[in-house]
Amino acid sequence: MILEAKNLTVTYGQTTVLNNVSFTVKPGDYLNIIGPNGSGKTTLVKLLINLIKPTNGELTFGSFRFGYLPQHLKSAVNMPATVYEVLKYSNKTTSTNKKIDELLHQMHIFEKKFKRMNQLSGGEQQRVHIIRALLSEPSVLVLDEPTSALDPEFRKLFYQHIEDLNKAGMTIIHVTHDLSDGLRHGSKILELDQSVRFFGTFEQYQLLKHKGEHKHV
Ligand SMILES: Nc1ncnc2c1ncn2[C@@H]1O[C@H](COP(=O)(O)OP(=O)(O)OP(=O)(O)O)[C@@H](O)[C@H]1O
Repeated sequence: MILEAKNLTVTYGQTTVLNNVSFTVKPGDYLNIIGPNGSGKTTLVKLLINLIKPTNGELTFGSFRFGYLPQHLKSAVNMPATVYEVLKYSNKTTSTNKKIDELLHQMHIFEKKFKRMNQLSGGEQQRVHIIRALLSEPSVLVLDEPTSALDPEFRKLFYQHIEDLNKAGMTIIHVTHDLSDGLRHGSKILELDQSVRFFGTFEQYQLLKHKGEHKHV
């Protein structure tokens, strides 16, 4: 088991942001977390990466290495380090030059390898951060809408890469507004609106959507 969430509740003052949320993530799962603005998706991610504690409920983790790609990546406006330096020296694990070059090629950014981060566009910086998260070789990758600054071509490239990693065994937890991003068939869906509106497979979700109903399965 990668993680088990039991009756997670988060309240800020009088406001309940997450209410009795339960679900499990198994090794190799691709879980899409969906829901409208303000439904508690990012709050749930904060629980998963241990940034906050639940007001009530329990979150149990297996011993897996978590990687995380946030919605808004830190601005690199004043970062004088080069792309290569960021990738080579800012990871806990030592990345080989071969692996770095491979990912730079895959993300079509190899020609920027020795450019300073502050000379790159927002989308290029985001691709460097994506490569950095992949180099840490996590068993579980948590993605909080990380492609906001990417154009459609690189969005596609990114999700192809994530799908390949999932096929190779990496567990993916993906927060998204748009189910057309990333893996749909074969994935699991957790739909939130403070509480769980739906938890099950994409195929079950489609079936219920067609029937015009939602339920926890
Ligand atoms: N630190 C906080 N203090 C008080 N309220 C908060 C705090 N963080 C989040 N909230 C509130 O909790 C609710 C859920 O926020 P959250 O960011 O989890 O939603 P979301 O589903 O990720 O939304 P979006 O799709 O807009 O990113 C919102 O109404 C937000 O205003």
